[in-house]
Amino acid sequence: MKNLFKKASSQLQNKLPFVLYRQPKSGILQSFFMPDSKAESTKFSSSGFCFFPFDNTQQNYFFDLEKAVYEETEIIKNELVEEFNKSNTSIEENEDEKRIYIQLLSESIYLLKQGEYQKIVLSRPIQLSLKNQNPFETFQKLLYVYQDAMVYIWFHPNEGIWLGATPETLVHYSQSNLKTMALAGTRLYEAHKQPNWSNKEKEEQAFVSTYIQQKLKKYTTHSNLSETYNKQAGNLVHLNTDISARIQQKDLQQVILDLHPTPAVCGLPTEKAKNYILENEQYKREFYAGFLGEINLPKEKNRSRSNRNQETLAIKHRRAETNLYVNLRCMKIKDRKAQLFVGGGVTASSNATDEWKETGDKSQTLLKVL
Ligand SMILES: C=C(O[C@H]1C=CC=C(C(=O)O)[C@@H]1O)C(=O)O
Repeated sequence: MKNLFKKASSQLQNKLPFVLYRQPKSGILQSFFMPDSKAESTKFSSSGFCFFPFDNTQQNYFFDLEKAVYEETEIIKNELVEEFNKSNTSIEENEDEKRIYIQLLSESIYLLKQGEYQKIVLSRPIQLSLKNQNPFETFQKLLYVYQDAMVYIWFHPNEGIWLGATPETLVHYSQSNLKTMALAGTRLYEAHKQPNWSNKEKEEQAFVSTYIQQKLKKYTTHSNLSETYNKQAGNLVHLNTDISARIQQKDLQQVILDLHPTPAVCGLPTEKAKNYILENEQYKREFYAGFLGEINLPKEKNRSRSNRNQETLAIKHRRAETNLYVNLRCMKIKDRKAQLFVGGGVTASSNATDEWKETGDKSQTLLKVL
């Protein structure tokens, strides 16, 4: 593992693109190292790693497996990081930022009450100066703390370093089986205590479920929904419904582009909420609330334990999988400054101060490791 981080550090120094990532509950660190810094857009017919912005009309990136050096490395947990203080980190509230965000929330709630929108997901950036922190150390801490999340560090010289630990799947696809999720509603996690979800939270999550089912109807006659359950994500808990359906490979690209952005990160009606967000949020989301992950990546079937002894495993071309995640609980690092991105779903029954507080709670996911 140490060699992998050394390699990634020198890739970063040489300003060459790369990504290291670990999928939820996996013990394997996957990596793509690119030989040059060309900015290529995603080819859904190829295999590789994609990185999409919230606003799909903007540049997306694709690390093509054919051109990349791809490696899988076993994670040795006690090599990850020495103990560190995992307690909550408080940052001083910036009164101006708070006032401006609360104003935007209040205006949006007004429009929602008028019935112009059903839901709008608003967000804000949080800027921090970093105390000489090595981004790979931050990444290792994320790996250590968030075993159930998709944890990644991605770099392209055009965009800087992005890091995240997202709990949300956009699409898992393998052999005609598509899995996705409707995740929304947020409370602070309290051990042994069931959150008492309000109607506002139930409604904002139901919007996501209904939207996904409707989108899938174009491609399949039937989709399966799990019970809605509590899904823990670090210090938070969300409402979630797992959704699955049989989808033909030829439709996969269109399904992905139809699902994004779901009302978990955008709102309803989708286009109207998206335009509202782009016009009214006072900053650019860039890749926050976009999606990232593997497209058609060949997977080794029944990889045996004994094969895993070497640090680096060669991949064998067999069945391919697509594993995409919504880019939440993420940050961008540029010039020793970090920008965290946090948001939340707003409906007619929202309260502006509560929504402000929720974004503060969400920022703890990353503040804990900085
Ligand atoms: C938009 C975010 O979270 C989404 C996912 C889960 C719960 C959410 C909520 O309760 O509003 C959001 O829809 C974010 O973390 O920035």
